[in-house]
Amino acid sequence: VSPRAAPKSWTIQDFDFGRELGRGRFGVVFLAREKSSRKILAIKVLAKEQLHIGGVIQQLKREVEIHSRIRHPHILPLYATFQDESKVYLVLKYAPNGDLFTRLKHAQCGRLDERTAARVMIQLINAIQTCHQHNVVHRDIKPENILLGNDDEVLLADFGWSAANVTAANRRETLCGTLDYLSPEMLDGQKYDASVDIWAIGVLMFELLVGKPAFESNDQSQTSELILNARYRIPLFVSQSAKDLIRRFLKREPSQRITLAEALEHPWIVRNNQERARNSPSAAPRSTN
Ligand SMILES: CC(=O)N[C@H]1CCN(c2c(Cl)cnc3[nH]c(-c4cn(C)nc4C)nc23)C1
Repeated sequence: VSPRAAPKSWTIQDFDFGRELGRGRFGVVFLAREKSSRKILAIKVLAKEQLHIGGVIQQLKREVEIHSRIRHPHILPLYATFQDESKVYLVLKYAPNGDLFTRLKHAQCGRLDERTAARVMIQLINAIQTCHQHNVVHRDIKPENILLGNDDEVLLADFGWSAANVTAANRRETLCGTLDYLSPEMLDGQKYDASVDIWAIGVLMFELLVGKPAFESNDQSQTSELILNARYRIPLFVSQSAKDLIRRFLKREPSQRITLAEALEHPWIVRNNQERARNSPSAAPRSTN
């Protein structure tokens, strides 16, 4: 067996760059094609000058180290990084079906049906569970950071790179990025742990089913007030089972929140993912008791 080749270090000459996919404070994400393999990719280009000014070099190094170590079917792979004198380049998988925020915006009445939402949720919960097993808190779960691959599989992007996060211009963004997904303890400036991701998953589930975030209001101080008091209203068209799970995610007290393992056992998740198995031809013949 040939010795493991040292990972090749890429340069921009190895790629043809295409359209801009998204842009943020620290850089831009381009569609790109690796010349020899003709593989389509997304390349996040970060300006060193901006990273330095933002004092986020160390954080970016840590996140890149973690992201390249975690492999999961529902986490967007980071294939490689390289740099030149002024830029850092992150070579990422290209998600052909865009992000969940755009998908939601264009969906019927801006929201998903419960089965589709449950299929998104189960993939996201599995991805976040893997992050937590690697002691990584994502910290920035929101529809903009959830990409869609072929046949709409979920690909979680932007690992808590709140520093290097990419938010395209037409995204919902307030002064410092949307507050909608911040947990009470983060807003309160208290120490926080992985359960901030469980809170954010609850806000996301609400948004998938309702079409807007749970604590949305027309000004940030009002949003903060609602979050700090965990005050939200779930519309009547949401099923009892879904309501129950949202309530278990959005507990003000972090230790009271449902765990990801328990969430995967919740009837709303199980029922909405079981149906698919039951209908698919490959489903095991049901035992007759
Ligand atoms: C948080 C974040 O990274 N946001 C965006 C920027 C581009 N980026 C992408 C990344 Cl990092 C990877 N793949 C993507 N695919 C797309 C996309 C595809 N369509 C049809 N439209 C879009 C947009 N975007 C990406 C995700």
